Order: sequence, then C-alpha cells, then structure tokens
Amino acid sequence: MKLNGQYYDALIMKEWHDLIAITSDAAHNILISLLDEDIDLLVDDFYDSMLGDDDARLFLSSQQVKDRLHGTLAQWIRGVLSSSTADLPALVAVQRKVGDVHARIGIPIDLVARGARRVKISLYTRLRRDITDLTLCYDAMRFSSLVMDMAIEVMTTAYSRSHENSTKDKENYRLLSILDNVHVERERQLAAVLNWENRFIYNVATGLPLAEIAPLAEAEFGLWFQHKGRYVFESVDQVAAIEALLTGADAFIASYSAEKVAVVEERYILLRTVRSQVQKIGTLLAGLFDELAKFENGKDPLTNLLNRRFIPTILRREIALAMRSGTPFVMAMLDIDYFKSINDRFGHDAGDAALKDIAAILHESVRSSDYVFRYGGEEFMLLFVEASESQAIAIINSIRDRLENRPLHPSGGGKVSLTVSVGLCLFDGHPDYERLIKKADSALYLAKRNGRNRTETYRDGQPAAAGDEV
Ligand SMILES: Nc1nc2c(ncn2[C@@H]2O[C@H](COP(=O)(O)OP(=O)(O)OP(=O)(O)O)[C@@H](O)[C@H]2O)c(=O)[nH]1
Repeated sequence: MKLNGQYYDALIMKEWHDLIAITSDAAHNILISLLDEDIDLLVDDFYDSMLGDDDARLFLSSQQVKDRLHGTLAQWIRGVLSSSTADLPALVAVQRKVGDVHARIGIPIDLVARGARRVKISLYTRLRRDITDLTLCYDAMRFSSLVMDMAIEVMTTAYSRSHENSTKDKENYRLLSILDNVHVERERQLAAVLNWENRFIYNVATGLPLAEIAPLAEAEFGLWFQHKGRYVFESVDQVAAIEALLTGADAFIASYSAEKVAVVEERYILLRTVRSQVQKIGTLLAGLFDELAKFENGKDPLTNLLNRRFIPTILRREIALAMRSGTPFVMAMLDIDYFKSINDRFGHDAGDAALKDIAAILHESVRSSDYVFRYGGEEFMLLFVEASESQAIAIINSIRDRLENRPLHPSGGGKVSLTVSVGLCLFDGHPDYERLIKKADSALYLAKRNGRNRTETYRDGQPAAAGDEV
C-alpha cells in the first residue's frame, strides 16, 4: 500500500513524539552519556562486522567512504538516539535525504537494515553492561530499538520513491535500445499491418484458399509484436488489446470454411470484420509509438546525443563496473565559451547549427565505448570509460583541434572559431555519482575562471560545488 505523503509525515512525527514521551528522562540521559563515551566504538563495531560482509564490502571499501562514513554514521546514531533533544522535523528530513542517497548509489535496502541491526547489537551489549536497573535498561533498549526502526522506515519511504523512478528510467533506456529509431520503426510496423491487410483483401477477392493466407500473428508485424513490440510499450492494457485483436482476427478467419467464403454476404462480413480489427490495431499501435517517441529514442532532439535523463542509469552501471574491475573512468564536463555571443551576433538558428556541429565533433572524437550526453544548453558531459587522465586529455585535445580546424561559417559571412572549457574528474571509488558530477562541475568552473579555452582536473581538497553533503 502506498501511503499519502502528508498523511505519512504526520503519522511518523506523532509516533516519534509519543515514543520520546513514554521513555523516561533517565533512559534518554543514559543513552546520551553512552553516546558521549562510546560512539566511536559503536561505529568501529559496525565497520568490523560490515566489512566481513561480501554484499557490504563493495559499498564500504573505498578509503573515501571510510573517511567520510565514520563521521556520518556517528552523526546519524547520535541524532537518532538523542532525538528527545532534537528538532524532529529536521531529523526526519535528514532520514529522507539519506534514503535518496542510498537509492542513488544503489545500496540495497536490506543492507541498511542489516547495518542498523548490527549497531543495535553493539548498543544493547553496552546498555546491558552499564545499567543494573532492569526497568531502566528495558526502557533505553525499547527506545533505541524503535527510534532506529522509525529512522530506517522514513529512509525506506524516500528510497522506494527514488528507486521506483530510477528503475523506470533504466527500463526505458534498456527497451529503447531494442529499437534503433522509434520514428522509423513506427512507419515500418504500420506499413507491415497495412500490407498484410491489402494482401488479405486481394487474396480473398481473387479466391485464394484462406488456409494459404499467413495468419496476422505469424506475418511480419505479428512476429515483431510478439518478440519486440510488446516489451517496448509501457501501456499494459493497450498491448493486451492489440494481442486480443491479433488472435481475434486470426480466429475469425480460421472460422471460415471454403463454402462460407464462397457466399458473397459472408465474404463481405469477413472482409469488413477483419478490416475493422486491423484498423483498430493500427490506431492502438500509432498511439503506443507516439507515447514512446516522447523519450526521443533516448537522444536529445537537436544534437542527437544521449539525453541527460539517462545519466543516472549509465553512471550507476559504469561505477559498478569500475568498482568491480578496479579500472578507472574519467568524467568531463565541457562547456562552450561565450556561446551567448553566437546567438546574439548571428541569431538563434546559427546557435542551433553550431550546437549540432559541436555535437558531431564530440561524437566523432570519442571512442565508441565512451558516452556523450547533452547536459544542458551548451554544456556536455563525456564519460571516458577505462581511461586514465592523460587518455581523456588526449581526446579532449583532439576535440579542440577539430574545433579550431572547423570554424563556423554563419550565414552573414565570415568565420568564427569556438573554444571550450573542460572540467575533468577521475572516478575516485565513491559510489555516489552526484559527488562526481559536482567535482567535475567545480573543475569546469575553475577552467572558466582561469580564462576559458582550457582543461582543469579536479584535485582533492578543491572545494566541490555547493551542497556537497552526503
Ligand atoms: N541557439 C541555442 N542557444 C542555446 C541553447 N541552449 C542554450 N543556449 C544559449 O546558450 C547561452 C549560454 O550563455 P551563458 O550561460 O551566459 O554562457 P556563455 O555565453 O557560453 O559564456 P561562458 O559559459 O561563461 O563562457 C545562452 O545565451 C542560451 O540562450 C540552444 O539549444 N540553442
């Protein structure tokens, strides 16, 4: 069951409040002083147990994560266990943010639950050791157990929402790759349906036995639909409707004997019925293709580069590959310098033409295993897979050379050479792709600030773009 967002917020806030209220001050105080003394040990226990866990190691083994997570986890435990003194709405908002980050990185939800359970084990052992009053011990244990469950529950609601969206994008990307071009496929399949109908009418009219006419389900369109079409379209109902029409038309034809076809009125009913069913298939099919075309085949319509909506899907996959194989990749953010002046001087259409030209140069310059996305108006993201910094820079230099050797020739005459600024960032082992984007962005900012027409690489310690809190 999906809970309505506002209803859920009110519910969790009330229950969290109630839990704080039914817990004695003594229990709250004991937990707070235990945290003051033992928080580092609790985090160490968590680490020791999770690093022995094959599922968890993949997410925790990088030095970066170790360095950051110690502080983040200590802060989380402290925030949740001392929530009697906290600003509850802010604390709940933090849990939501953590859930979003987990979904982005792809940390399985069961792993988070397992981690929380291990923190509890370590905490309970210490409570039992330190508190002789059993009622007080029970009170402190009940509070810590339920409050951690609540925090994880809020994380999970945010996680599910983010995860659902990213799964949908991933699915769309996968499916679109089955079709080379939505528009071409649309025309080809509508024509295939029409061809079958024409042949059917011709054959019936010329007296060919019905048994010799290939059923619609086995003709070109039918085969395509069974093997590809039904998987690429999102609307389950409309796909089912087409399937029903396909089998319905074939069954109707099969119900006709040679004698029945020979009767003019019957033949007329046969043709009219089949025609109407085939037309319905065409209408449904056109609608489904139009829906699909909204994804623009995964491409940006102006430049034909990959659409930025697929960045999370691809980055998540490349990060997982890099972590498993230990081979690095490089991200580059590339922005055209002073692009506004192209629009201002030569008009928007000339600007569009320049963007297309540059996109073509980017596409030609990278290796076929690399990725080029249109990231924003005149900004592009490039991923150089299994590449070192120097390999990435070599490709970027070849892009610069091509730009220089291929100046624009705006319709007003003359020629203009465009330059680009580039920010590079090497994959550093951290599973969150947004951190990588922020670092590449801050390197790009540096390239612009240092005079443009240059490449800067993000170095540790350089302030990343704003909001870098994970
Ligand atoms: N023709 C055209 N222009 C676009 C498109 N998308 C963004 N732009 C333009 O790109 C320009 C970007 O301008 P700015 O962000 O000021 O950057 P800039 O002029 O390139 O300067 P720097 O990046 O600071 O070197 C704006 O004028 C946008 O209107 C597009 O699809 N077509």
